[in-house]
Amino acid sequence: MKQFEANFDGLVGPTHNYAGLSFGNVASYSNAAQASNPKGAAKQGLQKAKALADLGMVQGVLAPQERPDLYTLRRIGFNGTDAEVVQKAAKQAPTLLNACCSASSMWTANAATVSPSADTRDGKVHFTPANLVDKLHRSIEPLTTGNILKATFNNDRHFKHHLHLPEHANFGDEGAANHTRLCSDYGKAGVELFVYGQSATNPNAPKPAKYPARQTLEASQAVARLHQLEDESCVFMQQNPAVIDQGVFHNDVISVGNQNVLFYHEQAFLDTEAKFAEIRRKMNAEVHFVKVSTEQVSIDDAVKSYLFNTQIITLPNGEMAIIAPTDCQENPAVFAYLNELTTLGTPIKQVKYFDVKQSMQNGGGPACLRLRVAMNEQEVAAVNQHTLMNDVLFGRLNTWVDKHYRDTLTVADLADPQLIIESRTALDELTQILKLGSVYQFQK
Ligand SMILES: NCCC[C@H](NC(=O)CCC(=O)O)C(=O)O
Repeated sequence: MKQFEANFDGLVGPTHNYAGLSFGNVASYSNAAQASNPKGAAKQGLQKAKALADLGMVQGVLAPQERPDLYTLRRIGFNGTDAEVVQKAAKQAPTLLNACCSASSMWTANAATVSPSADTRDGKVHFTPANLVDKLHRSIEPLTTGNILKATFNNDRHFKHHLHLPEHANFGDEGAANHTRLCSDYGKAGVELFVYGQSATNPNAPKPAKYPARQTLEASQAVARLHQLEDESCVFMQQNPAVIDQGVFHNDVISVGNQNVLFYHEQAFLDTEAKFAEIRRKMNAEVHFVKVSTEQVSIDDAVKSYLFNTQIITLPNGEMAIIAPTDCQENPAVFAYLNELTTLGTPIKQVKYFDVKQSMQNGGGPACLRLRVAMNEQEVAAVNQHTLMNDVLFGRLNTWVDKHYRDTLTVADLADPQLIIESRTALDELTQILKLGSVYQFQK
């Protein structure tokens, strides 16, 4: 049976904006209060997704969330009509309104952790939405994320959907951004590498001093239990707290893997050699650890260019390609490194650049924009086919964006009650295009 690794990219929502909500995420902070371009952002995302489909990859899309989130605003005491709720929040607590308007669900690497059927004891593909408790604006995503995942992977025989972990800092979970699956072949049992920022229950364990560690060891262990993974196929590895303090807020800002390749910065982890030995032993197959030294690329350049927030994909001809943001071309050290990388004799043979600047300005590169789901042919056939990218869907989604999205949006515009209507109208139509049923609160 054929095996694939599908990418499900998050559609950028109509309220995409720069509100500076993510402490520890350098781009989010430094671009706070700039005007955004929701239409441009959505189109950049669609271009990347379509290009991967055109390369012969299985490519899907995940619907965005309903924003402004009127339900959260009402839950915290703002009342009246929808327009009054938004206007009262804008006046009394603008930062709460901003949190309830973020289009952050576009970064589907944080939507969930996914374990393919080859790794799980019951032979199903398991999904656990990330609780994202570290950031208020993201902590309101998981329930709707669960609805969208169930409507996209809507077959109980093949797909098992779990509830997100308890909403407590001890279980801080950021999903696939801190999870890498290494394998010799997508359809064969692999090693699931969970990278965490800190151990919540061990006060003496190393942790960052300045910025939050968003992922805990306890959360990663809970996901591994839920997904019915064997101990012998899991590795838990700690991120280097010193790089978290330099803006590496998720592991996918400092390392990325695909099949038997782990591409990483030498400062990414703690206890690197011992953990790599454990990976080698558990893989029982050749692993290429492609190391980038500080001399080649500094942490600062890695964070600015998102060299490691690239997607490594296996093309239908078996060669690997890196999908990189154009920001990597603009950084001399990183561009020189990538030009050299394809000549080093590793499985990575080409680099393709995409302009995803609207997302980058909020700290999300190509890898943040996608959730990977390794599946066999039967599982791909069991996916909601209306969410899979092709010429027709690409055309429909572009038309839909043109019809509903604004060219420019500022934080002040979030108080505009018209945005509620625009956003709901767009999402209602989207659920019909993708045949998702009712996934949003406003549709219930
Ligand atoms: N995986 C990439 C996630 C980026 C995301 N940025 C944000 O939420 C920025 C939102 C803002 O500042 O408007 C985050 O930090 O979780």
